[in-house]
Amino acid sequence: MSQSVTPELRRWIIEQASAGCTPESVLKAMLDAGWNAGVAEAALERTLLEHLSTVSPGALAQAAPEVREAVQGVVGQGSAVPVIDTSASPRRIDAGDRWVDIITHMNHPRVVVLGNLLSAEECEAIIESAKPRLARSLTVQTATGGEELNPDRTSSGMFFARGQTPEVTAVEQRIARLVGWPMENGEGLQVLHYRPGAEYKPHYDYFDPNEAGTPTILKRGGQRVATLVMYLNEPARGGGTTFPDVGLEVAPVRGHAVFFSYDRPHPSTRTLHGGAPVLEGEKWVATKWLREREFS
Ligand SMILES: O=C(O)CCC(=O)C(=O)O
Ligand SMILES: [Fe+2]
Repeated sequence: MSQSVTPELRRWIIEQASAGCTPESVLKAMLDAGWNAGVAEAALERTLLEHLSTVSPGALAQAAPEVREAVQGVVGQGSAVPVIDTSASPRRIDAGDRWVDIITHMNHPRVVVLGNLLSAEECEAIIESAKPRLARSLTVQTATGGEELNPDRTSSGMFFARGQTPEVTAVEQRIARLVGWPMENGEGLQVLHYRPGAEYKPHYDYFDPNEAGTPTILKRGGQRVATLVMYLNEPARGGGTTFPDVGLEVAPVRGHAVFFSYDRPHPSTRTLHGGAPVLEGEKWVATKWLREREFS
C-alpha cells in the first residue's frame, strides 16, 4: 500500500480523535491496516497537533509547555505583523489625514472592521481609474509561481502600481500610518469588480508553503502577513466578506474596510475568508496585501 499521508488520512485521524478514540487506538488501527509504524506515528502526531492549534487555541494556551512547544514545532513560529492598535480608544484612530472609525474588532482571527477609511470621492476616483484596465481576475499560482484563471474567483480585476494616482497614494499613506507598516511592504492596490452571481470562494491570502512555486513568489518581499479589503461601493444585496471558521460576515459599506492579519501561513490563524456571491447590484473592492519585507 502507499504510505503517503493524504488529506483523507488526516481527516480520518481527526474523525477518530473527535469521536473519542485514544491516540493509541487510532495508531493500532493504522498498524492493523498495514501502515509502517514510523509513518503512522508521525502522521498521527502532526495531524493531532495541527488540529489542536486550529480548533482549540484556548485549550492550547492552557496546555503544558512541552505540548505548546510541540505544536509550535509543527505549525511554525509566528512572525511580526501589521497591527491596528485598538487599546487606546475603542472608537476611532488617527490615520494622519483622517480619523478612522473602529466598527468592531476581534483577536482570533485578528480582524478589525473600519469605517470612514476612504471618502466617497476617493472611492469613485479609484473605481473610475480602474475601469479601463479591468480583466478577468487571475490568482497567484503557488504550484508554479505564475498566475492562473481561477474558477473560484469570478470577479474581474486590475492592479495599480504603488503611488499610481493621487488617490491611490493618499490611501496607501493612510494605511501605512494606520497599521504601522512601511508603505514599501505593500503590494500594488488591487481593484476587483463583482457582477451579480460573482464571488470569491473561501481561501487564504498567504502563499501555501507546501507548494512548489511558493519560494519564487516569496523572493519579492516574503510572505503576505495582512490584508485590507476596502469597499468602494455598496451592492444592493449579498457580497459580504465571510470568515467561515468563526461565522463572521462583514457588510460591504462604501468607505468601510476589513483588516485581518496572520502571523504564520497556517489555518490556525483562522483567516479563511471569501467574498460571498453578489445577489443584486455590483460590488467594487480594493485590496491591499502587506508583505513581511519590501515588495519590489
Ligand atoms: O471581495 C471580498 O470581500 C474579499 C476579497 C479577497 O478575499 C481578496 O481580494 O483576497
Ligand atoms: Fe482574500
